[in-house]
Amino acid sequence: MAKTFSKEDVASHSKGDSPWIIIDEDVYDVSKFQDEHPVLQRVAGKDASKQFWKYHNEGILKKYKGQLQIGSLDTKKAAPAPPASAPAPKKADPEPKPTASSSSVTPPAIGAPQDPYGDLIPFADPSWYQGYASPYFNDSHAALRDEVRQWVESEIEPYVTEWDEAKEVPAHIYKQMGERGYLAGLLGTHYPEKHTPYRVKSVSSDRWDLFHEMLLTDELSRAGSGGLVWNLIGGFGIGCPPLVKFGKKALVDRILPGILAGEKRICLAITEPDAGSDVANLGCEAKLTEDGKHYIVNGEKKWITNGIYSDYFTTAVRTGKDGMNGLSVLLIEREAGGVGTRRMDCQGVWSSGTTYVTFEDVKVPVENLIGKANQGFKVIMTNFNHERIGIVIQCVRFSRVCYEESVKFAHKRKTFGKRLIDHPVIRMKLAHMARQIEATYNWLENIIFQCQSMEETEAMLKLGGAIAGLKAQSTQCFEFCAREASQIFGGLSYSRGGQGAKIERLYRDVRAYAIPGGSEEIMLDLSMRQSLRVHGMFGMKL
Ligand code: HEM
Repeated sequence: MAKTFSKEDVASHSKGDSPWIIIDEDVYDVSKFQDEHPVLQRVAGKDASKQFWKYHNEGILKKYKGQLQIGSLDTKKAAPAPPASAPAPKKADPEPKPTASSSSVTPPAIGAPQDPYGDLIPFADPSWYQGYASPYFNDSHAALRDEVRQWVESEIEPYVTEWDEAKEVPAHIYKQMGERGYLAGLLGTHYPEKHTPYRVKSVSSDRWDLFHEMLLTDELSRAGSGGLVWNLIGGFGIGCPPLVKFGKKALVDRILPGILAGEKRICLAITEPDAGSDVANLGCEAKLTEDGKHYIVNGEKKWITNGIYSDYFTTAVRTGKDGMNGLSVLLIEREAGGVGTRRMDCQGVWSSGTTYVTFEDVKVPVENLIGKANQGFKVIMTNFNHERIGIVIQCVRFSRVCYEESVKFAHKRKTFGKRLIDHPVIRMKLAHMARQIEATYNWLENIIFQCQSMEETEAMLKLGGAIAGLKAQSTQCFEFCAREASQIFGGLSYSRGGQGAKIERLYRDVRAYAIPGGSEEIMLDLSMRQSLRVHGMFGMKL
């Protein structure tokens, strides 16, 4: 049983080597912390809840509770049980319950609302989290949401600022992505059971769909760090699908199990110092040897996410003439030799490992060709929809994080005698954030549903334009929300760390979303050109 103390017990620790304080009726021994936090001496022996919540957010308690809490006040009551009639908003359950497979249980009717979940701040979560009906989400999505949120809130979010500053995410977190079955679920295809023994605990693989994939990325993004999300899924999410969809069976069978287990890492190497969104102009060359058994690769790739950690590089190379019909995609293995990687210093996504890659006479077996020779453009294009949708999911959640942090902060910070939330100008900022978030998210849900209802080549053709437009919409929404949140947080989002840490970091991450995967300008133009072309084929009348 947890220890209990009276207020007098705590008061007796107001001086000396072992100061105690009270926060929300829990008792903390802060002696190990007082050297780096001398202000604690002022409140030693007292209830410091009010001061604590003025200067910190929940993340700090989550991070330090385990080390510093020694018990609770004897007056603290156990949390009341929820009323039987109305289900209380749920926080993540420690142990998510597996949902049965579709073969053994009839899922609830389509559109039936799920129990309310999370903090219930309006627009801070998708509406189906807050008790509103949805045609897309069922009990298996609710179970996954719980499972991922629990993991992110306990093992990731409290440490994200530390990791971002160190420009590194601990390797065991990536390994867990494999062991929890998440990497396998992020491929934009059916769940690849054959190549991995790992399964997602709360959803059977026969029920896995694109909405599970979406919500996995969404919940990871709640940690509020593009660097974290790109570290965990940035290379894999765009580098692995081409291997799975277009790689030769022997190659896939050999390397996919290690990748899905989180033991080996893969990235996508397309962009070069001189060619980005205009992929048809890529110059990294691959020459076939005279015996036709190998390609010799020479060239450079720039801004490659996860490159420094990667064992495999899904690489766009020039095997033929200029333009899009001379491109191929090769799976280059680091252990072949001749692959150089160095970390690049960038404005944002610090912990993602943005890399400059050099290939010098790298010998690659022809068996590592992904797709057909000189038809790599199709492989690259097919990949773009999945990549862009991933970017959109992250941008919408990052926008929500900016909004949610702002709503919470606006309820505690006072200026001119009023809380920020009581100033109309602040409510106006929040309203503009919310309307953009909801518009973007609802378009996203519709696109996910369309993707799920179509075969991939059809989706590439029919949805390419809309997805490009949505990508631009989402990055502009994110940029707007990061800016407005920064204005609301003021100086706290100008300095790094502390209460404004997420906002300061996300503000720096914006360009990492607005530029790669097709810049906003190219996306908007493509959205019209592609949609008009496709609808012309459908018989559009002008
Ligand atoms: C368990 C108790 C506490 C812990 C673990 C703790 C931890 C921290 C940490 C890690 C920071 C660095 C900034 C951040 O990451 O948020 C910080 C900042 C700060 N803390 Fe605490 N703290 C505690 C209690 C208190 C109390 C009781 C007070 C006030 C009497 C206080 C006042 C402050 C102030 C003024 C800052 C600087 C805020 C800023 O830069 O805006 N802390 N604290």
